[in-house]
Amino acid sequence: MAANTTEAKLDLVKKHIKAFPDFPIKGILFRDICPILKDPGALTAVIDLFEEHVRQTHHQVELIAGLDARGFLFGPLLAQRLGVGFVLIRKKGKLPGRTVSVPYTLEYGQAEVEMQEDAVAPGQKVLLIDDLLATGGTLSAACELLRKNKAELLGCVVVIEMKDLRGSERIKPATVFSLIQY
Ligand SMILES: O=P(O)(O)OC[C@H]1O[C@H](OP(=O)(O)OP(=O)(O)O)[C@H](O)[C@@H]1O
Ligand SMILES: Nc1ncnc2[nH]cnc12
Repeated sequence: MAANTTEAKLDLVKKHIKAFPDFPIKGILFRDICPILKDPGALTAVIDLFEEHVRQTHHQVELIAGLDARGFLFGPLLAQRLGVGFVLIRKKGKLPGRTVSVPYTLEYGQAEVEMQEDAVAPGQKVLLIDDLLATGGTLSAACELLRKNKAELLGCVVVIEMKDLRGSERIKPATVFSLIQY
């Protein structure tokens, strides 16, 4: 049966997040969103909850930018729901044409995010989306990328926020909305 209250939707989402100790390296408790994707009701609940937040808080949104790779799983669904476009922020070396990039560190490594130079128009109102906020390295690099591209960043949305790692501090002044907190 479809979940129809906010509480029921959050409960359904939480039930579809699995924890894997010591992945990808020892000491990391990996929060896996794959079970959400496998369950149409849980996936719909995620998009419903994001949609509700964006319509209330960022109704002026013009574009959703998603983070490689798991932000790509939720971003286009939300963008379609809101009737706006979706653009990719990829790990370096995957996008053709002229690009802009920013290096960063994350909970278990380092990388560089990149987007096409013309992906966002100057002043365009953009919302960032990813599956999870841990140290905030990934999202803060994405915020920097959008600043470099002269976008207006409205905020970030994630399914999961790992509160202890204080990622929300790192991405300030950008704000984050999360569905589930650990
Ligand atoms: O807040 P942070 O410490 O930066 O960590 C969060 C990021 O880490 C994971 O991505 P990962 O780089 O593992 O890439 P993937 O989605 O391609 O697996 C996750 O999907 C976030 O993008
Ligand atoms: N603990 C974690 N679980 C899943 N993805 C992550 N990305 C960074 N830290 C993570």
